[in-house]
Amino acid sequence: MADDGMLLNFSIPDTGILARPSLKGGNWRDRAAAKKAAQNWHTKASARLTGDVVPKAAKKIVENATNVNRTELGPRTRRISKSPEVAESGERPVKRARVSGDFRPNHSEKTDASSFRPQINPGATKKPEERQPAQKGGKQVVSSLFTYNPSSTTKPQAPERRQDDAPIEPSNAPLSDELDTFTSLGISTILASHLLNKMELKAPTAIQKAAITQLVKDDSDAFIQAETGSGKTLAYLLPIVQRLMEISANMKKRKDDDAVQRNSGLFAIIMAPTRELSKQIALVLEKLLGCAHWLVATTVIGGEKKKSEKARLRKGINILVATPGRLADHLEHTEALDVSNVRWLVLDEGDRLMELGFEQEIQKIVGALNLRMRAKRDDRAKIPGLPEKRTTVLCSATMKMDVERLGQISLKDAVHIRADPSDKQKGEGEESDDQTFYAPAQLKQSYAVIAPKLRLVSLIAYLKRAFARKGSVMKAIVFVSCADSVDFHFDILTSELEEKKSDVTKDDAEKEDDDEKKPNKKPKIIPQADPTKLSVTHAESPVLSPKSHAVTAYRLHGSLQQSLRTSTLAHFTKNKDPSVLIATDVASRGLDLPNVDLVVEFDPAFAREDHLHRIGRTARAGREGRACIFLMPGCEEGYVDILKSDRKDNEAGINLTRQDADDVLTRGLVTSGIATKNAYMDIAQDLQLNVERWALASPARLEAARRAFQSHVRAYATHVADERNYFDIKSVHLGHLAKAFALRERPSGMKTPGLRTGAGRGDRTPAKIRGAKADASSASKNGPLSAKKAVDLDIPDAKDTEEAAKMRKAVRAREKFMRHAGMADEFNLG
Ligand SMILES: Nc1ncnc2c1ncn2[C@@H]1O[C@H](COP(=O)(O)OP(=O)(O)OP(=O)(O)O)[C@@H](O)[C@H]1O
Repeated sequence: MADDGMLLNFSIPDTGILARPSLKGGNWRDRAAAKKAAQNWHTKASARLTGDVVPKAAKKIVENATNVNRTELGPRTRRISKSPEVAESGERPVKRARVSGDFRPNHSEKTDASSFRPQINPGATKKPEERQPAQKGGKQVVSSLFTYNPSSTTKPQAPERRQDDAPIEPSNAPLSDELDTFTSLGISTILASHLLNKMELKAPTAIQKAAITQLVKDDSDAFIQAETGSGKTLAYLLPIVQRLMEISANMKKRKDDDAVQRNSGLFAIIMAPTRELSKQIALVLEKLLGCAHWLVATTVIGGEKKKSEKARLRKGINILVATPGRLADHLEHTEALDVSNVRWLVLDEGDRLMELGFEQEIQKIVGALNLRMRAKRDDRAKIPGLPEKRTTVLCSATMKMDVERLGQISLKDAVHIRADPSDKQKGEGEESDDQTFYAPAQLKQSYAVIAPKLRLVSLIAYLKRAFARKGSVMKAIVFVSCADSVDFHFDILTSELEEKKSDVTKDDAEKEDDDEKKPNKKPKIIPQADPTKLSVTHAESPVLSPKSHAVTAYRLHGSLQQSLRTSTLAHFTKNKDPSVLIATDVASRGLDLPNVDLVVEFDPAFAREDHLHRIGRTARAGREGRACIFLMPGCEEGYVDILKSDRKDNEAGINLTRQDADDVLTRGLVTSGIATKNAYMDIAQDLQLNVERWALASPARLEAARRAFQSHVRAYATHVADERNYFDIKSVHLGHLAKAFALRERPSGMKTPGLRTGAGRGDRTPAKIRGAKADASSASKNGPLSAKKAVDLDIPDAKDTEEAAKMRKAVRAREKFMRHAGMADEFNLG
């Protein structure tokens, strides 16, 4: 918790608002003095709203009796810590009676009368605290949104420099020089005209120019490094298809055979870390092969039926797109898979392949390819023009240590291909830029500094504003930290929240809240879909849809069944109307979702690279795009330095703007009348109350909200070690944060049925979530976590015995690796 010297998550006895501290330990003199002082302190507590100093003796004993290392989420957690000021002065800060359910008043705002708006929260005008019994015997707190919020530590005195109006040259666009054509790079006219006429691709991008030139003429291994949205997929696919078309044409000329056919052999394998990415690559390949229909491609990926994959492999395949786990499985168990003719092996998203711990599988696959290629060397003559050696291509945004390791496993004397020629010209001794990875230059970035309590209403306001005018934003992606949070936010956005009129009077609001607080009054039940049902992955969002048009909300995370994930992405891709996808990092890598105009990082990514991949879902291939990240006031604001390092030219702030909660709420919520100062407050407060009532109206929703909150807190603690100074869970006010999950109860008393303790982020009972038979059997044999991993990490079903055991071992190694590296992976989250 923040070291502000206040008590956090104190479990206060029902007998009164201020409990007497239990005085134990120390010698009798200390105890007697402390008891006396505490009596004094208590009788005057109500009059001490302006503050008092805790007597030294009481402080000493309370400190002795308190274990500062207790975790905040424990049911009876209490913690006393010192703020830096307190530590310096040696005095405890003033204690106040809590007002309006704030667990930890912010001292910087004590004197700010304008920020305290009791008229907004009826509860605050009447009593210092409003509590009512929760459904299961806990306490509820209805607090105002606008009191005791922490203030920004970096609020600029003068308005920050706004974005430069001068257009910025896109860094990932197709080349505009007339000489830069696909044919000039060695691509045949048939293929080039197919690109132009059927795929509307006129000119290559910089990375395509560099990669195609190299790979069509040379059989050397290659390492392709380029930023997001720069067309890396075609950079490796085009040369492969070009070479296969040449081989086929040669065969025809020599009249050895008609041409290459599906049973001529498997010539190329493309490996990608996730199923979504594999399917996407296969889709691009399919379009490309429209001009070479005799070449056949297919995918083998986890989550699909192995039997039908085997049948396709038996019929004959020329190009295979695969996830490593499933490919390794087929290599071992599918006789029909003959890899002796494979001459191109592509490892896409190499850094991710390594992060997910696929090293062993890749080693196994490369070993098998080498072995079978050698064994069949004599048969080579059968396919004229087939290269003698295999070319391995590794694609990655960065050249990190683990990518180097992957290079050692798979590459030999590789050529390093980069888009920017200036990067290649670095002389000896000059600092290499290999480690760095930048956002597209044309991407407009902003950050919103939003206090924890205001996060949910601010997200809604931000999205409302984004979709207010049809055509301004057509597609947006909102990234959150874990699957439970995806489900929670999806449910809110797609529910009919009871919208109250913004001109509701203070008296009305007070009356309604008073009614709600009456112990016997049951909350109104609004029939809604069961939020635990995951079969619905898209629905209209009443709260985001303006009168003129509808906005559709989607959800995506790794706990959804594969078929649902695929159909959800396909639906989102095809949807031509405004839509928003709420997703975990499962959507952050490599996915090419067309026309995404806006990316919102509602929860910051767990590492800078993930952040760059997330924002890279927009501003692709030279198009414009916007990205906004939500940061909480305090140490999270330090993350702005990371945002400033996103751009290559490093002109700090040139494409980076700041917004504050009042900006976001005013623009998003005050849609009619004059936007007077603070006009947004009543509307935001109403919205928050509606959301809280919505959650209270159904036990399933309340449980989902608690689970989302708890999973989010766990996920928060897993930011990479280098960035934990920005994302320090101890500095987060959990009580305030809970409000952004529509919760009125204190985090310390929260119990969530179904949430497994210590099992990682966003975990739930997998059988309940997916209902898949295989998962259930896996869960019973190996525990719920391995069932979840089995589905998400493309490992075979548990019934695949020996292979499954090996894969589970690999999964454990992956988990260990992630833990050691302090990393979060989407599969834990999803
Ligand atoms: N030469 C080109 N001209 C115009 N658009 C292109 C060209 N090449 C690729 N694109 C488009 O650019 C988009 C991004 O391509 P791709 O997915 O291959 O990028 P990427 O570099 O792999 O990105 P990421 O690193 O995010 O995976 C796709 O929509 C693709 O159709």
